[in-house]
Amino acid sequence: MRTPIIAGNWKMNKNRAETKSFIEQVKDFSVDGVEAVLCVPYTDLAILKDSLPSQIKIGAQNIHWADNGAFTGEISPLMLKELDVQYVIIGHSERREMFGETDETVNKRVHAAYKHGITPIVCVGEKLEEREAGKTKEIVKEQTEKALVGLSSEQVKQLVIAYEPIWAIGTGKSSSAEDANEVISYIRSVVADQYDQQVANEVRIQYGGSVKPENIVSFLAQSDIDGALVGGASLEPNSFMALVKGAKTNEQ
Ligand SMILES: O=C[C@H](O)COP(=O)(O)O
Repeated sequence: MRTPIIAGNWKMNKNRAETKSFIEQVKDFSVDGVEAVLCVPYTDLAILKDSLPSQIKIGAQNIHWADNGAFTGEISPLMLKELDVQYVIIGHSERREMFGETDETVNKRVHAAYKHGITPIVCVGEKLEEREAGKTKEIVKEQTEKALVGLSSEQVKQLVIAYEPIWAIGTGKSSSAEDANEVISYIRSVVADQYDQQVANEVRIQYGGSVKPENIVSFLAQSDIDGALVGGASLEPNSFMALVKGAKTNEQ
């Protein structure tokens, strides 16, 4: 049984006052049987460490592979650990497209996260033109295989993969639940080929791309979708709480 996981990705949004206000509104919220995570800008992590209720876990949006050194603008795993970060998004399409992230650097960051006991949320997904050219499976296979290079079976069992078709991010055009499930089930088969079926059965795979309280239930109702990585709809407390509750609805 895979526990559903809803991760909010605030991207580059919310100042300190807005973050404190959000926390104030979710402080009494809890749902059993669903993991809830907030992946916030670095400048908000200390606020979450000091005041986020423990039933919501703290996530970051990137991690460097070195413990420290001359890497201007990067963030060390040790720095994240100090702030009680338990999850980190790695290889988001915005980082791949705008900041030169490659499959190789994704893999290095994944290893660094595990070295320090932080669980990676590895993003994979195709661009619109790749989908239209029928290359979706080829793209997600390559991204998944390369992200996992050198990981043990136990590490992969703990991993979270987020399938995010790039054309569905922030556009209001979500994939259909059935299409997302087909790709996610394919990603699971890629993990089974690279490791084995037991590992593939345990790895959690989220869908991301215009997920909202109105459609979360339909995604989670699918056989292979274990949660969601949510951008815009995670920025508002009531919406975030509704997403987590929606994942629970499906679990029952
Ligand atoms: O990390 C989250 C995804 O990029 C999805 O963003 P979105 O929910 O705003 O479409």
